[in-house]
Amino acid sequence: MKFLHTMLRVGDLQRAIDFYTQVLGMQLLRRSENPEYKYSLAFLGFAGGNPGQAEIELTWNWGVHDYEHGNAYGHIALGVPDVYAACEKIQAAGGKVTRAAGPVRGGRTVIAFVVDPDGYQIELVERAETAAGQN
Ligand SMILES: C[C@@H](O)C(=O)SC[C@H](NC(=O)CC[C@H](N)C(=O)O)C(=O)NCC(=O)O
Ligand code: NI
Repeated sequence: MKFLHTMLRVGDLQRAIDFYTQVLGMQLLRRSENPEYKYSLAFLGFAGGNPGQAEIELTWNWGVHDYEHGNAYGHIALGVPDVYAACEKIQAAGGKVTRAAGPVRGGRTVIAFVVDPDGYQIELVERAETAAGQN
């Protein structure tokens, strides 16, 4: 079995695509429309997406512009070689850091959290092997 994607429902598909591409640096891999069931999809990821990398599937239900996340959703994690530098780059691109870079509480791994336009938290985890050309 292989991990393919995580699906997030968003209130504005282009706003979300702009965030994941322009702020987080993902590629827009493909889009589709389903007029019968009135929704649109956008798949985004790094390095071409599946099968080598998992993807994010953004779902927009036509006419629906916001969702309640409740208290269940946690985060999606992205590996980066330098969390401090990634936070600076994200902030410079207009992104919001909700937990500053630093060692995880009670541990040593450097993490940070940013939030997407729909309020989904995204964790940045420092992993040397994710440096350019190594993923
Ligand atoms: C392409 C594949 O990865 C999908 O996830 S599409 C699956 C399809 N999605 C939707 O219908 C999205 C809109 C829906 N209103 C929602 O908000 O989830 C799906 O779930 N189909 C159900 C089925 O039984 O086919
Ligand atoms: Ni799906």
